[in-house]
Amino acid sequence: MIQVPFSPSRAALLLDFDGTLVDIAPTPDSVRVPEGLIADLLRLRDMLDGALAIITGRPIIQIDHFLPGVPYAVAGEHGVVVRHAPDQRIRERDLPRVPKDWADAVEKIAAEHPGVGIEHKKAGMVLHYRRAPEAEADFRALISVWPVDQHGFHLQDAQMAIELRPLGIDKGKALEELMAEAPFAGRLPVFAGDDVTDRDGVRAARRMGGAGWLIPDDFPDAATFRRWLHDLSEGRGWAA
Ligand SMILES: O=P(O)(O)OC[C@H]1O[C@H](O[C@H]2O[C@H](CO)[C@@H](O)[C@H](O)[C@H]2O)[C@H](O)[C@@H](O)[C@@H]1O
Repeated sequence: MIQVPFSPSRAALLLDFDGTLVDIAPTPDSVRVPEGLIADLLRLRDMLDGALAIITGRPIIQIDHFLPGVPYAVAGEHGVVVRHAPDQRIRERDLPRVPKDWADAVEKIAAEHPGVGIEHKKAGMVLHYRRAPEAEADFRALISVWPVDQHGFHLQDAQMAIELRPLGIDKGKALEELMAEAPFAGRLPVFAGDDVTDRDGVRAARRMGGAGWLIPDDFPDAATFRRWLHDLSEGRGWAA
């Protein structure tokens, strides 16, 4: 069993959402919050004197929907938006917007492939083809001619999706930003996730002297990770 190499009094927990706290589902709306997860997270938040955050690719409003009142802080859209405390305004960066002709062109492809989902974010968008895999080739042909970096973006392969993300924003920077403020400051970050974007979070946590783990490298799957989280919430798996 993986052990957190320090005690809860020194730790801050920063967790990814999709593929980590919830299993991957056919659409972003259809994920199911497993029974007992909210209680485990609330116990952990108490144990860590509040130092529990979610760092996700999703907009913050979706985390509020699935985990209402649970994390103390949330970094959404990979760090484009950050809410440092439950009652605080969301801090938004001034970032480029997706050109309208790009957004229109992906909607046109979506209209031709039932099941495709287009998720528009503050700075970027996700082209979901999980329910229409044949649309992937059309999306790739379209985006291959976009001068994305000139517009301040880059393209990232996600899970059965392609994401247009702003340059210079990642989960590692989001983690550092959260760790700079109470109740996280002065603690050691523990980060876990499952996707390529989570590697930045893992690296940042380790760089700061904390711990970072990935599914499936360190935990075989999300269910195993959540069982470990449950044990942590009951005081098992921490170094003294
Ligand atoms: O950083 P995360 O919390 O892991 O969020 C990453 C992206 O997750 C969502 O998309 C992925 O999960 C969906 C639900 O399981 C799935 O249907 C989709 O195929 C996946 O790509 C979310 O919709 C994105 O906005 C997040 O960036």
